[in-house]
Amino acid sequence: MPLTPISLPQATVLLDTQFLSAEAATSLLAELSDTIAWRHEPIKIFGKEVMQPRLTAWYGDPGARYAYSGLALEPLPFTPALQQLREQVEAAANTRFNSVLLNLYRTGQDSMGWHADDEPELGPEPVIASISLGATRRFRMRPRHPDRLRHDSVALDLNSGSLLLMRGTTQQHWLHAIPKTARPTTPRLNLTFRLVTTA
Ligand SMILES: O=C(O)CCC(=O)C(=O)O
Ligand SMILES: [Fe+2]
Repeated sequence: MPLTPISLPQATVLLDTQFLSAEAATSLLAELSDTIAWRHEPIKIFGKEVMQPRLTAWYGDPGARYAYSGLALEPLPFTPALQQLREQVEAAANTRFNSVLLNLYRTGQDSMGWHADDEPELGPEPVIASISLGATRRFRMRPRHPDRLRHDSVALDLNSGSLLLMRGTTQQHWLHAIPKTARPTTPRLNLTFRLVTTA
């Protein structure tokens, strides 16, 4: 399946729902669930520390440091499984990545709030390549400046094995989130490959 453009103003978003075969996605989910050094980190929201509603991990090349919502994350070295996936994703996205942020949504109560991937170390027009494994969860996008860009929020169901690419000015004009769901759901693992400026 090819990467298919999602038509949105001021954004470049492409989705391949069958980037990985179902079998490859299932075995990668099992391998990463067991081998990734998952952490449950606090995050500062309006000066108050709260636990993130998901598990996270950060892997990258040496020096690919990243300050994520007030957390300075020193990356762990790529594992063989992550390195193999990086090469596949780089070929599809036609770009280089030096790091990957992993999120594990254990249940429907795990989530990610509205944000843009706009940290300075990503540069003005970052390419973000997102792989989803496990349960299908709804990915939402909405304009960052609704007074300037009038558009309804958009929902994309990200299935196991899918590749979502965000590039160009997407992060400047749009926010995205993974809302909680009341539907019973098995775990979902998401990987976002990024190119960060190295120290
Ligand atoms: O889990 C997802 O699909 C989104 C993850 C995300 O937005 C991020 O890691 O910045
Ligand atoms: Fe994000």
